[in-house]
Amino acid sequence: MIEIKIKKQIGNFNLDVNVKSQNKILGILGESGSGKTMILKCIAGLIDPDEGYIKFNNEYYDSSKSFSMKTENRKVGYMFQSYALFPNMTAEKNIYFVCKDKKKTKELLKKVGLYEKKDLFPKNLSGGQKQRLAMARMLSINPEVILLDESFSALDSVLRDEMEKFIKDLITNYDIPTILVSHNKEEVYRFSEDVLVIKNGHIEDLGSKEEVFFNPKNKYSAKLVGFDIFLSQEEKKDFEFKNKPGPNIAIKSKNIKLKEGSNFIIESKEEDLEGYFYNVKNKDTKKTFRIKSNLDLKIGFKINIEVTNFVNISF
Ligand SMILES: Nc1ncnc2c1ncn2[C@@H]1O[C@H](COP(=O)(O)OP(=O)(O)OP(=O)(O)O)[C@@H](O)[C@H]1O
Repeated sequence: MIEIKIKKQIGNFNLDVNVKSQNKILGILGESGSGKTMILKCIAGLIDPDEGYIKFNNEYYDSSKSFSMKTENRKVGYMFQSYALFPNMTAEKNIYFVCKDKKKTKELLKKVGLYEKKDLFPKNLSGGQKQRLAMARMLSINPEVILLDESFSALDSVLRDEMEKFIKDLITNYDIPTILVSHNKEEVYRFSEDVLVIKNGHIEDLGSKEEVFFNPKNKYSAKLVGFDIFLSQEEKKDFEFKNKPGPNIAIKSKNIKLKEGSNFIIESKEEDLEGYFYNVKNKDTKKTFRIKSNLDLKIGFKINIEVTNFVNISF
């Protein structure tokens, strides 16, 4: 269980969140500057909240306790994108320096598959090995909570998938509440159980990952989880639907079918790896829409658009 109730004003930015997640892994999504890192920094004690508390499992932190506790005394495992390993220490020393426990250092090196590399310095480890070392060092303090801030962004996509799985298994195995911040929605979906969406320091959406990804509450949230076409009551005119839509809807491009017809005209097109982006104009309203399709159609071609799946949202 993760509970975060904090308020913090820095300059003009006002963070005010009240989150309860029954699960162990919470993903945070939000556009750049929305306050994701600030939440993690408040938990880690790098920023002092103005008011509030945090609760992980049965550990209850409030302003009079953990918020006033020195950062180095908190049991928070914070993994930065850069891993922040000590460059002048071997892999083994990186862990031992933090936990001062030889047996635990050995155990963790084995656990993350780095025992053979224990005498190497971080500069001689690969990206994935560095990340596993950072993870082992983080676990060596017996953290009450783990914070992953864009922790997989520096890895190539193959290694990223492998490390995500490795770290998720480890976290599940150690049973530690974890908060993941990432710009990558697929990563948030794969990793998290619950998802928080924040905008400008405030909650926009919160729920299980299925709720947020498949039934987002609003346009902001829908955009972040991959919906890219938004139609109001008026704009829906001339689109064809498999089921009856509500007044405002969000659609993913992949859930649109272009077919012969005369309601829309293709005005321009761009090609990318997965297909084409078309700007299509409604013949009556003259409104244009950007539609993705893998059909190769000519500019000036007249079409109809069928929506095979959508969600009703408010905007
Ligand atoms: N020390 C500070 N003084 C003034 N404003 C700050 C300070 N630290 C952060 N902010 C502002 O608070 C807001 C939230 O910052 P934060 O780093 O949490 O965003 P973020 O969602 O993590 O963004 P990104 O995805 O780009 O990393 C930003 O508008 C930022 O400029």
